[in-house]
Amino acid sequence: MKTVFLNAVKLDFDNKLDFSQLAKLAAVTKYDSSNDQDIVAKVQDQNIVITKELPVSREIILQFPPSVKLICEAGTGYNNIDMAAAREKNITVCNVPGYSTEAVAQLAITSILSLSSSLTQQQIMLKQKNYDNFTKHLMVSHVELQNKALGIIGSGSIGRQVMKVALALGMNILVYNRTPKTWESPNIKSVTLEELLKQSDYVSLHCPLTPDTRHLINKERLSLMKPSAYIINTSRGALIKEPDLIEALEAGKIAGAALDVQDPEPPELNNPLFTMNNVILTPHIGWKPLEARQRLISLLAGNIASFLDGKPINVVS
Ligand SMILES: NC(=O)C1=CN([C@@H]2O[C@H](COP(=O)(O)OP(=O)(O)OC[C@H]3O[C@@H](n4cnc5c(N)ncnc54)[C@H](OP(=O)(O)O)[C@@H]3O)[C@@H](O)[C@H]2O)C=CC1
Ligand SMILES: O=C(O)C(=O)CO
Repeated sequence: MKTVFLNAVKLDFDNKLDFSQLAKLAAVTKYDSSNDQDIVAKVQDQNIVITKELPVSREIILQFPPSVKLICEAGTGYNNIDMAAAREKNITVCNVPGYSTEAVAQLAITSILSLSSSLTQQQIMLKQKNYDNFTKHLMVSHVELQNKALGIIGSGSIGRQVMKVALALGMNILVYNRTPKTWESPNIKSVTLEELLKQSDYVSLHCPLTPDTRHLINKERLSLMKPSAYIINTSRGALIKEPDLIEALEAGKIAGAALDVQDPEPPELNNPLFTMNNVILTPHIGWKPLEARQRLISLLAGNIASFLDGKPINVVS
């Protein structure tokens, strides 16, 4: 099977990954990066196309040759691939669930811990050598997480891992999920989205980006949150209507945010989020630890092996 990886450098930026499991299954041509102008030429005569978060639009997929039978997203979110076009062309699409659950949950928890102690503000103030006014440091917000309410939107693999760690920190969990679930712990409660936003001290987003979830967090919903509450997004930037978030942060309607994902990525350089002391920005790195990336290669190889066996797994279209 001829396989092309359109943007392999995005996954193996440090050249540390072992691709041998994939190489045993297929002849893989790896390109560092690709764009709308060259994707169609690169997939000629190929059977399997691998992409990592690279937009693969309807227009591009409709030009794929009949040889292409499978598109593999080298990640969990697959909102970059036009599913309707893939279906029309009878191309199977699969993703890689679970490879970075611990890593992304770790970043969400890191964000919550950091916001709870205003680590960024303390660092900024200290680096300005503000020690002479020590009271200023003492005045910066610093709270215990124990008994605080954490709202989880999307209780799938990552959301549940965040819940597990947050429970160990003594937090109470409110969950809003598309399919309501029941929970064994008395410290976890399923609620409506509105209840979650009103009652949570921290709101963490863990649902996929779909037509239903685009701009799920907008001006109206932000206005339901407590002025002392924080929002954490490690899922997809467009879950939040970013101008509405910026307005809420500027007006002090919520206390702060930690955003691993933005809309667009990377953000425009003049985006006000860059200059807000109560905002932690990371450049979509939740998935990035080497352990998670190597796990991804194994799972990707599993996807391809199952497809070649005629029993495709992790099919999302
Ligand atoms: N920052 C990073 O580096 C990374 C980010 N991600 C992002 O994290 C997302 C979540 O990953 P993961 O937990 O593994 O995915 P899962 O599929 O395991 O979980 C997603 C959850 O979201 C729920 N959901 C779907 N639609 C809605 C909705 N409209 N309202 C409320 N809940 C909804 C699903 O509900 P149901 O039970 O009904 O299916 C499911 O429980 C990915 O889609 C991706 O965008 C993933 C990896 C790395
Ligand atoms: O796997 C994902 O969904 C990511 O966001 C990282 O590519």
